[in-house]
Amino acid sequence: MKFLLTPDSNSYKRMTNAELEDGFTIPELFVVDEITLTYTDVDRAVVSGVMPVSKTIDLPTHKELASAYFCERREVGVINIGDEGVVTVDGETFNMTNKDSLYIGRGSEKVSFASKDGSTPAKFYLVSYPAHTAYPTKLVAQENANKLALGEQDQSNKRTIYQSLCPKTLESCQLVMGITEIESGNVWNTKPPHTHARRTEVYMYFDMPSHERVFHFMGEPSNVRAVVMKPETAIASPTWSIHSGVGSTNYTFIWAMGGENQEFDDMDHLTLADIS
Ligand SMILES: O=C(O)C(=O)C[C@H](O)C(=O)CO
Ligand SMILES: [Zn+2]
Repeated sequence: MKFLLTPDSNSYKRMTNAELEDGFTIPELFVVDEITLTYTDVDRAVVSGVMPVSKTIDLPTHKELASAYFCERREVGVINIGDEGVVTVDGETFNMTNKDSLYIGRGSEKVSFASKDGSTPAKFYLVSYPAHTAYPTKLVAQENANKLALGEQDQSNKRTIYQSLCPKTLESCQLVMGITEIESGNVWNTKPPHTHARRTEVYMYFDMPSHERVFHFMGEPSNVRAVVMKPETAIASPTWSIHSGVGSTNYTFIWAMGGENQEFDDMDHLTLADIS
């Protein structure tokens, strides 16, 4: 388990680009036949990538969780960004194709991940938060997510938000998670930007060629900094930080939130005039 201790809202203003990357990003999520785990201090989110190629991989517990098994007091959101795979939760199997989501409830003792075909592996992206009660484990296929079409072609921000693990599709303690697909010929996410002091958020960018980048803007609205994001890397947004990006091409990203409430629309909206 790695640890991400995010810098505070004053320190980030004086940091070099490398220090910002170290302080806010998770640079390596998917490693062949491994599970990577990063424990963050943004609402105690644990961010993980699982890429099974030649074997089934279990979700392990860790000293920091002080629990007999990972989900003893935690819930987990899983989205598959690779080829077909299978998640097994206490003996029940869930087949997950690309961009399907799975909610795993508190109390699930044994969780494991496998690819259908290791030559075209599944890539499971996980975000977990502490949970106060047990809600049922549930699979939500991408077509069953709540869809929001946002943006305009002439603003370069045409995109579809898939709210897959959210109060409209299931019950969870604090996790709200989904996918945003930027349409071809568009590059901006979360434009205009926002903050939400009631929740923290983690973005994970993917579905773009390895040489392309997303320039992710973070920080207080009056002190915005850019972090250059490679595909399949994640960045944490503390409560005080905007989170918005522009790509060198179109791309997809997964957003996941935890905190005081689960209301997606509870945002403090900004205009670009507020940003400097
Ligand atoms: O493109 C967008 O707009 C988003 O995807 C916004 C995120 O879902 C978000 O930041 C929710 O708080
Ligand atoms: Zn947000």
